[in-house]
Amino acid sequence: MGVERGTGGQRRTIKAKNRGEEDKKRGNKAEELGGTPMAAVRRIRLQLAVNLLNPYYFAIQNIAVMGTNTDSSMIQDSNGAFPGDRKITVVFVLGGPGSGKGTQCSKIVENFGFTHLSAGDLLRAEIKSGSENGTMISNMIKEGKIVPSEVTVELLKKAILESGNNKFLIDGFPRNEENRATFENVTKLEPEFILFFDCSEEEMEQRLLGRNQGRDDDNIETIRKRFRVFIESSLPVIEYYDQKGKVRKIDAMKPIDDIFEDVKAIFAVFPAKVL
Ligand SMILES: Nc1ncnc2c1ncn2[C@@H]1O[C@H](COP(=O)(O)OP(=O)(O)O)[C@@H](O)[C@H]1O
Ligand SMILES: O=c1ccn([C@@H]2O[C@H](COP(=O)(O)OP(=O)(O)O)[C@@H](O)[C@H]2O)c(=O)[nH]1
Repeated sequence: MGVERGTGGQRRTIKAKNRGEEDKKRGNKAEELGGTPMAAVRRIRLQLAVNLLNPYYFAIQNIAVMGTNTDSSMIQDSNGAFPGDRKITVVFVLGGPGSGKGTQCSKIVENFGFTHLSAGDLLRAEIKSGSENGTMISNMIKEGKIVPSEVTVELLKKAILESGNNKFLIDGFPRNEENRATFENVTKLEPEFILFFDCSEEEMEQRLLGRNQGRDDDNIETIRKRFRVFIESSLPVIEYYDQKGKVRKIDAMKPIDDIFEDVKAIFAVFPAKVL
């Protein structure tokens, strides 16, 4: 399946040639981000180094992939005690801003018992919590930029470890190749599949302008920046998984309930929640 996106009436196939551009951009990332985000990353690395001296921290962080099942992974601590023998299933939910990811995730949670982890919600909660990374995260979101992977992956890992569930919808992540590689390296988890909501920019723009959740980034200027970031950085991730046969593409232009019928057909591989 070729991953295509509608952009202002034109359809455009994002090919591997765009990857060279991506690599160049990543190379320039330090300057692009300015001093503050990188300082945050250095703080996290320093904190990690300090934590490694703490035996309890080491025990819970040392996630080991067990067994030979390639569809899902078992994660447990190095002592086998925490969080216990948990078989973790991860589905990444991707699509442009306003394509309806969050809306459909709520329905999947109700019907299939997944835990919904929205990377954007975790980042917004981190800002609200008064964390030392808060200002940096807030600035990145206002600019429609992607927060450094270390920050987002730490939040996702913590949420997975703290949850009693074993099935996760990770919504709005990974947004670039670095996100993807960092998540894989840190958690050793492979997604079962990628649910990809395909929607035109015109439709997404209308939806975002009507979302009305008081978000700093739902204004026309930031929305257009987010579309650009999605095409340049996020589509290559979807293409990467497409080449592995892991993308389940959904026509996200339809009404909400019709889309959920298509989503349900894809999730039929999982047992329905007993209501
Ligand atoms: N299929 C749809 N048709 C029309 N509006 C939708 C549809 N899906 C979601 N919406 C609305 O569009 C806005 C963005 O949806 P949301 O689920 O928050 O998108 P995302 O999580 O992808 O940014 C919300 O106000 C939501 O109610
Ligand atoms: O893994 C993530 C997820 C979100 N964001 C930031 O959070 C914003 C909002 O993302 P969210 O998924 O909440 O909303 P969407 O743009 O998909 O509607 C993005 O534009 C990014 O600035 C990020 O940096 N990394």
